[in-house]
Amino acid sequence: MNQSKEQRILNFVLQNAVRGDPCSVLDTIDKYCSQKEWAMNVGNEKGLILDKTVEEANPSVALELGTYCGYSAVRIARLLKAGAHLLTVEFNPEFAAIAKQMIEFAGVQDKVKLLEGPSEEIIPQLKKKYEVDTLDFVFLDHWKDRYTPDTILLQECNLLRKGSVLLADNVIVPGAPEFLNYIRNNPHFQCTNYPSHLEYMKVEDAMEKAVFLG
Ligand SMILES: CNc1ncnc2c1ncn2[C@@H]1O[C@H](/C=C/CNC(=O)c2cc(-c3ccc(F)cc3)cc(O)c2O)[C@H](F)[C@H]1O
Ligand SMILES: [Mg+2]
Repeated sequence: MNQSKEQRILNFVLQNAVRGDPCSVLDTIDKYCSQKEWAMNVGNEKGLILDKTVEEANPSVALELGTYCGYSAVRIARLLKAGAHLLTVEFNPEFAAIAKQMIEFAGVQDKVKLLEGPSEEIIPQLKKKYEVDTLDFVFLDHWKDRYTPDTILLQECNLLRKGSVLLADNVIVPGAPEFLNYIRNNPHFQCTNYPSHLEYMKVEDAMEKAVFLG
């Protein structure tokens, strides 16, 4: 059976990146996906916005929705302080298996817990089953029509505290118009838009930051 694109990306990393070096893994994925096969990693340009947002939030507990191949999980985990951790949620078993190997090769496995399953099932389990009190940072990069329901679910599960930072990818392409409308008209969130470009393309995209005001 021939390989998936995601398997080819992982193989390219295993053969060309430096084990235990997260930056080398990120650069190698970006090289493959800009020169050989496009893939929906947040990429290096929007990745810098993600980096700055994570550094500013300096989270103890971070959540990512939509692991895919693990590119942004490695990107976030490499910036976490000692004792901090990232919970990343992925419901496609093939992608979860790829991401697990990517995270381990990068050497950030001690900071990342990959939770396999749908976000709508996992979010309500975070407090009791995964011993989360509140989330300091949330990266939304899964199905775009799920950004709003999952943001509402995070609030219903009391997982946000005053100052929790949400960062959403792709609010222009593929777009998350309903999420932008929801979050920008919600008095409990302070929003900031970060114009950028679609990963590996000269197409405009943007990220939206939303700080929960409590
Ligand atoms: C709904 N609950 C879920 N729970 C757990 N894992 C989930 C859930 N939903 C999806 N997943 C998991 O999260 C991932 C889904 C990412 C979706 N991302 C995109 O579609 C996306 C698309 C483009 C794009 C732009 C232009 C173009 F021409 C073509 C594509 C660019 C981007 O940066 C994206 O992020 C994964 F695949 C899925 O299993
Ligand atoms: Mg994305």
